[in-house]
Amino acid sequence: MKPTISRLLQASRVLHHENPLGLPQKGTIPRFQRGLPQKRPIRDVSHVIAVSSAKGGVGKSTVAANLSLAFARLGHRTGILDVDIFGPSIPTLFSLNDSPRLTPANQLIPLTNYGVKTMSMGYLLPDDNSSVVWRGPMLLKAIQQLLHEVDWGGLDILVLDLPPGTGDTQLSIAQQIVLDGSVIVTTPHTLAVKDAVKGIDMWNKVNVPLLGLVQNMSVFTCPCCNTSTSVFGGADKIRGVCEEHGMDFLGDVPLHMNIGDDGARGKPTVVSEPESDRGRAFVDIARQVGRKIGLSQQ
Ligand SMILES: Nc1ncnc2c1ncn2[C@@H]1O[C@H](COP(=O)(O)OP(=O)(O)OP(=O)(O)O)[C@@H](O)[C@H]1O
Repeated sequence: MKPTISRLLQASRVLHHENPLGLPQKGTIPRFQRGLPQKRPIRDVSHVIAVSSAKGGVGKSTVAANLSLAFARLGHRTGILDVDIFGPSIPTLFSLNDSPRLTPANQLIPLTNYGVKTMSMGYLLPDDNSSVVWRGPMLLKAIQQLLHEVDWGGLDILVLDLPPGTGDTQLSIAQQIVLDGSVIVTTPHTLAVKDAVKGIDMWNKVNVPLLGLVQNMSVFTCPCCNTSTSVFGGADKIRGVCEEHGMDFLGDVPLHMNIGDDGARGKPTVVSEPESDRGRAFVDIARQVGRKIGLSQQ
């Protein structure tokens, strides 16, 4: 049945005027918090950041993995939690696929590689090709367990690798844990930037601080002729978004074949080629984020 204009108008009134997220109003319990667990810190973890973007495929997992490895390289006890239940990438990026063991208290024990503790839905699936086909409530239950039923054993920082979008996962994370802030990843392509702005709006709506924006896959430098090309358009757009939203521009990660290859073979750039320009770009972004959230300098 086609929606009538009056139905559409009604729907748009709900979207624009009736506080559809149930955001806090004076003297009320926000709708999105009713019946949900209370917000509480992740046990034994000092700082938590989310790496996000509303757009898929812009490099969130690549940036999240390399940031976590950069934090470890800077001497911090680091973990990464893959909260992308339907498309986990951390097992491949860290070259890990064992089933995690449980503590006597039934907490999942993270798998470690390159000095970073990791946890992912991918470790709990029967094999690499298995998909997760769940409705919302199952998803929310899994996220709650990943957030609160992992024995991290003491971390200075936990990096969350988020799925694309501004939906169930992002909202339930914002409701359930205390986040130091979110790092937004985007390419300079107009479609990605539009979605990045939606992501910024979402974090503002749920009162999570924005730590800054990482521009990924902006410039490709030809290895044969050394010509640099802005593959997805000029970088000015991103700086404009940062200015408009009062956010810091955290850094620029080039489009480079090795970054993709390093990830595919399970040895991300910060481990494979830490002294390359791209390796240093990730470490520099980690330093800035660390400073912003008060991670003690090593
Ligand atoms: N700077 C880069 N240079 C070259 N390839 C890159 C770069 N960043 C990411 N990639 C590649 O782009 C693809 C998408 O990256 P990635 O999986 O990290 O994105 P994502 O945003 O996490 O995706 P999804 O939305 O599906 O979770 C991967 O093949 C990755 O290796």
